[in-house]
Amino acid sequence: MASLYGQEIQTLKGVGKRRAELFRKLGAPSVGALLRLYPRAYEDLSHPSPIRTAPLGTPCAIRATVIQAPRETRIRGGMTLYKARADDGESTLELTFFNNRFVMNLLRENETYLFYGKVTANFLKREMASPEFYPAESCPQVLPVYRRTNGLSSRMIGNAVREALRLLPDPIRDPIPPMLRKEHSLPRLDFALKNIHFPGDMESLALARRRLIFEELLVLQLGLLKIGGRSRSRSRFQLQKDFTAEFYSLLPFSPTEAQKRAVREAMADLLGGFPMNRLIQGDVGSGKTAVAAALCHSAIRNGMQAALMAPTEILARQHARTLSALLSPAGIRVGLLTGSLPAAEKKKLRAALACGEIDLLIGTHALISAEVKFLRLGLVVTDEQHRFGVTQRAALAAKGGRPHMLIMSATPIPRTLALMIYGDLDLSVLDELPPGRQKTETYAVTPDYRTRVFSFVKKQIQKGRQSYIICPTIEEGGSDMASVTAYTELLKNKWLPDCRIAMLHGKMKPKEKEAVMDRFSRGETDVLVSTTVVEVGVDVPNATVMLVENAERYGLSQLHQLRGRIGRGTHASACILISAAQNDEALARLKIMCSTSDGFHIAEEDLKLRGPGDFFGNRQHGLPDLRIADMMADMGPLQEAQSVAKEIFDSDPELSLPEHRGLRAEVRQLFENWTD
Ligand SMILES: Nc1ncnc2c1ncn2[C@@H]1O[C@H](COP(=O)(O)OP(=O)(O)OP(=O)(O)O)[C@@H](O)[C@H]1O
Repeated sequence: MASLYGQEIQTLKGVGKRRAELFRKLGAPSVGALLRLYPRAYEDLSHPSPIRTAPLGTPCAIRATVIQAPRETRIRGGMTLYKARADDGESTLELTFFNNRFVMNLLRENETYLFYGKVTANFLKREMASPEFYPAESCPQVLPVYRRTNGLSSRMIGNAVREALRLLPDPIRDPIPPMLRKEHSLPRLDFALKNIHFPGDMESLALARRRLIFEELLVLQLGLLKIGGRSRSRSRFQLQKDFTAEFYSLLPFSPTEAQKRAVREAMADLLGGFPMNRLIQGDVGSGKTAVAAALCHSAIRNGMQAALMAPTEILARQHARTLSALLSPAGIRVGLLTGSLPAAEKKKLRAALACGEIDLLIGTHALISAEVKFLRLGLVVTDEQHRFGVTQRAALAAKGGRPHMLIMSATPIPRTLALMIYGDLDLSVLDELPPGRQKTETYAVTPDYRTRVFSFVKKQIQKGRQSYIICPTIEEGGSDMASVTAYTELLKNKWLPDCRIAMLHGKMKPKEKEAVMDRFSRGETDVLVSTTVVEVGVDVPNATVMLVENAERYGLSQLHQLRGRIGRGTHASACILISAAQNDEALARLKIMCSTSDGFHIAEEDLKLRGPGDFFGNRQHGLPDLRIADMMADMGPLQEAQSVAKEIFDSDPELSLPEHRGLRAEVRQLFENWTD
């Protein structure tokens, strides 16, 4: 099989230069990759309907004999129509084909065929337009339907796959070793490939699917184990002493029980001698930063360096500000590295880092650039890891010779899904909010309420509180979408003329953004009009209003993140979702937002509404695309594959034993095509 990945698609019979390009577009540059391009559905031809009772408007199969061979008719616009007629002994079916002169040779009078397509009917006749058809004797029972692209029909793909299947070596080198196949009752790869494309019957198809899903998940898990660097070798960065108590004395508040538990769990990893690989999950505002800070503090007090990678520059700055205020009294030196730092300062910072003069480096993905070198990096914290791919995390880890890894995520997802996405990880959950928080009320209103909303915002300002207003676009673009710039002008000149208004969006220079954010955090701005750049992690406890314009534009998890920017202090807060939308899905989302503030519950609802494909769009989870397994549906096989992957990895982490070479080729194949 591995050799077929090296064989270009163009070497297949019937695939010329132009078509090869189309196959490449579909993700099949090689014969091997084509065999892994599984059908997206199947047509069941095993139970043809009589013409008279065939369902209308949905595809069905009809077995009938041609009683009138195709005849050509020219119609307007240079189109040619081919009309034929078939009969099943009881009724007649009209057949039409457009611009397809080949049917003249393929459909013969008095021969019986299986036609597949949609039937339409009027009082006089029943008709099928452009059906697929196969000679009745040699017709398969189940036909594959492929995801197609312009110029490449499902049938053409099927034909190419048939050619590719002929090239399978005999005997085939199966990536799943025989013992493992036997243990899990899985068929061989050649059987699986033949039957996933051209199933003998439904049972063989099910068997083939089961094997390929298992294989895909096994390969994925092996890849993640390898990238994640989970290893049984001892850590070079075992902590000798726990400094948590000292850290707690630096905090301006008492940690919650949940925070203490998470710190304890992670600290046990750090003291235990093996590299930590832990995910901290906590709802918005649950205080994940303090947990990360506790661990960085102890690692540094044990003589190591730590790094914290944040998804946006705003957030990196905020972390730098908070952590430097917290940790510098303990003599810890904090550095901030972002893309916008002037070159000379970057250089200085890098030099200080390399000679150990900086203990904690905070930054954006600039941290993973090749020039950044640490003296003794022992702990890497990534914030909001969904936004970083697994590979970026691995790149940072590679800087330190397997440092401890801590990942913080505010998107609560079910444990099993977390395992799928992060591979083999330990999990700590912050299931408690800091004390004194007041419930945030959420209201969904139509734009007619805007004036009333502004008078509410005004009252909050009079009480000394601040507000966020989120607009979906930066500049006016002719649509009825609110834009940050136009909105800011209206607020200043008309709606809230006496208030201090500022705006924030992604097109502003980093320095400007920084200044705006700084003023807002210091309470020098009353209302911040912004795009969703404030979505993750921004922490200004004095802000009590989150007003979202065109709220229908956002997914549930995103609205929850936005709402998480308020209710972070001890004041009562309100989230106001303004939307004129009338469609059911948007209304359902707004209703859920008003009825619950539990992030775990919202994530579940989001999954239900959007489906896992969207919820875990590739960009969010940073995993390679799965070709056959389904994140939600295949939990059982996932766990099975995961435990097998662990066993294999423990005994042969490089997959270098002869029986694991096939798996190694598949891991390489899956992760090579994976653009993060
Ligand atoms: N135990 C605590 N007692 C009181 N306040 C706390 C406690 N822990 C954290 N906080 C405060 O709560 C706010 C939220 O904390 P933090 O920014 O760490 O949240 P988070 O979990 O990162 O949330 P998000 O995912 O929304 O960014 C901060 O202002 C922080 O100082």
